[in-house]
Amino acid sequence: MATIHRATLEPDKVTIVSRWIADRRWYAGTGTPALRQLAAYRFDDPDGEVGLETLLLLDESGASPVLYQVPLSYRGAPLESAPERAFLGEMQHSVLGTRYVYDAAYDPVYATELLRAIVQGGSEAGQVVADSGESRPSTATCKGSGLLGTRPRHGDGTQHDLAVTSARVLTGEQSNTSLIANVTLDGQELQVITKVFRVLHDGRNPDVELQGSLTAAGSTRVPRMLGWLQGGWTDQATGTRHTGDLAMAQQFLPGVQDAWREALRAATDNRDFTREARALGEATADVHAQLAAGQPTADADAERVAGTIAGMRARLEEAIAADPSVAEHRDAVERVFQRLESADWPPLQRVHGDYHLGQVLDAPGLGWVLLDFEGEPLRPLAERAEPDAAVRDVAGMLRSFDYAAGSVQQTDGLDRTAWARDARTAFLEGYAADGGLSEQDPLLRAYELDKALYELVYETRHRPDWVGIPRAAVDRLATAQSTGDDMNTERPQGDSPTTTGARTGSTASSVYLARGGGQGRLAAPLPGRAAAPAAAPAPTTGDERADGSGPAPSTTPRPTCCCAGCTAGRTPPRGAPEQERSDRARAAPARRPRAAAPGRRRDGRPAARLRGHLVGPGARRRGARLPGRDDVRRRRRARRRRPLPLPPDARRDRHPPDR
Ligand SMILES: Nc1ncnc2c1ncn2[C@@H]1O[C@H](COP(=O)(O)OP(=O)(O)O)[C@@H](O)[C@H]1O
Ligand SMILES: O=P(O)(O)O[C@H]1O[C@H](CO)[C@@H](O[C@H]2O[C@H](CO)[C@@H](O)[C@H](O)[C@H]2O)[C@H](O)[C@H]1O
Repeated sequence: MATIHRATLEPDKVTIVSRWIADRRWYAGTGTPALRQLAAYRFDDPDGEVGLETLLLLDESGASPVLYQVPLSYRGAPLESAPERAFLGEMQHSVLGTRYVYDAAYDPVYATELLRAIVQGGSEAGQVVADSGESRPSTATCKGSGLLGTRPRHGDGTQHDLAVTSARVLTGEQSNTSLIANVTLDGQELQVITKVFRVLHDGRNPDVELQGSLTAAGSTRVPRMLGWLQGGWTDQATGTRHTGDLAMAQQFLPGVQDAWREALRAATDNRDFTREARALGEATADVHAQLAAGQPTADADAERVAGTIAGMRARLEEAIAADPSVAEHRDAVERVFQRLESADWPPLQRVHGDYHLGQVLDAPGLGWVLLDFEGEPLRPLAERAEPDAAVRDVAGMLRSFDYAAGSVQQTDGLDRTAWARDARTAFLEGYAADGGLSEQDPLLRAYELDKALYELVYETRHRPDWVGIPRAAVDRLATAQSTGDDMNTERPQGDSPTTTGARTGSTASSVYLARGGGQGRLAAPLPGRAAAPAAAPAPTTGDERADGSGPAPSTTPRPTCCCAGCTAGRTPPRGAPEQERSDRARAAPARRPRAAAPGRRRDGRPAARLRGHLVGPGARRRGARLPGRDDVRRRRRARRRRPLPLPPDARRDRHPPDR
């Protein structure tokens, strides 16, 4: 039971969050936040010392409102282990005195209580007002799923035993916030990653839904899901009740590399990547077969095909708005999309939806393991949850090989056109072992072009330094479409865009060179000499540090106390250092393995073997980080950062009473 006080707060919570949120990696807005609190829920600190409150805040500063989940922890003394960016500021509480407000992701007490709610099927804390003893209903609710795949033990009066021995936050290019914890669960030691969704949507989050169903079906192509937390809240302004996923927990695979890092190293060294790419194609086909078997499918009827084409056309218009020069390709792109009307569509199915090299891990003993089924962040959630052509994912991964080459071109001036071509070919061979999917496939062509257009918009918004990579791809793909060129073909520098170059060998040319110059475009290398990087790589922020997981103190259950402000005898927990996450690709769209029988590949081989998940020792190693969305945003925000003026009535918050 959380004890709340009738108190005044200065500044109030929304103000304190408003001053801090704009610089968060996961904040999607670009201007001054305009936050409105929709609801909140709390967890209990068993020690009764730390206030744990999660605010659901609607940001109405942009064209469409975005709902954020902001867990806060309120402490009576500074949390020494928290990094500066996790500190939101001090709040004067008229009953409890100074409260130190933190991003709760960095508070080990929150990490423990969140995970406990997930695996034990817990709910939000009840609330009681201190002076009257009256109970106060929570404006938001939450409910954990319980540990997936095990029978809840509620019946016999026992719970899954959970002790969190240390927790840390994963940092880097993340759309959400992930906490990595060393836990003992029912006597077994393991590492768990708990992802707190930052942007909330009404409805199931595909990440939870798909990884949950893959785990339940015994797939080893995703880390084992442990459970999730669902929430309910009401928009008081409209009276509408919403439910959505708040967080999910899964087994953390330590010491693994993601495919983006591996591919980037291989591309830099011009090392063959075809074996890995082929295996990645096979893994992708496995997951598509598993999703087709476990989730609803739909016929690609005229209405759905028309809807898909309409979505692609809308994307084209967005890309033109982001870069008006794309308009020169409008007719060519339109022809590619039109061919979809008469194409041979497979049944539609659930797909990954944002598939790229940064979304797959090379797990020892498991092979390629897929992550982050949330779909493209720029697409509405309802659209992402629709059955789609599996070729969307294939196209996404093809683009990602192109990105790896483009990135090497951009940072080192090295032409890796041939490297990307070979990797793409091998990936397709692995995916369609019967050779049944070629780059000429009308669906694949359209989806790849669509993805490149998406990337152009994405990079314009988030990483302008990278925009030359998709821009060059749109040029190339659109032109290849109109001339019937092989899209895998490199084009010697200086040739007209319609000239097809040799398919082998590396030249000073590169298909990754965007036309023209200008900000964000790739510099063309001078013949025989490496190009200066168009954008200096951001300083390396370090790997996910092997020593970065200093243990937090034991957070074993403590006696419940209603005195929320009491700090007596309590040493602030230490630990929770952060991890560095790789700069990831966030990509898109694939093709459904044709008529694969459930559990079988299209060539009739078994789709996936059931294997136990291994958790090996050791820390993950990471290479130098590339300039990412973080860097671009940091620069952008540094330019516009200024203190937010406090509205006169924001100085005091009489409602609601608080701990
Ligand atoms: N189960 C896991 N085991 C190991 N690393 C993981 C796991 N889940 C996520 N990661 C790491 O965290 C990163 C972010 O995860 P992701 O699910 O893509 O988060 P987001 O939705 O915030 O982008 C991944 O790129 C990967 O490096
Ligand atoms: O991972 P997310 O779901 O957030 O995906 C978004 O961000 C990606 C970048 O982090 C972006 O991916 C693009 O860049 C990658 C290299 O960083 C590259 O490998 C991908 O192919 C490319 O699409 C993704 O598109 C976006 O949705």
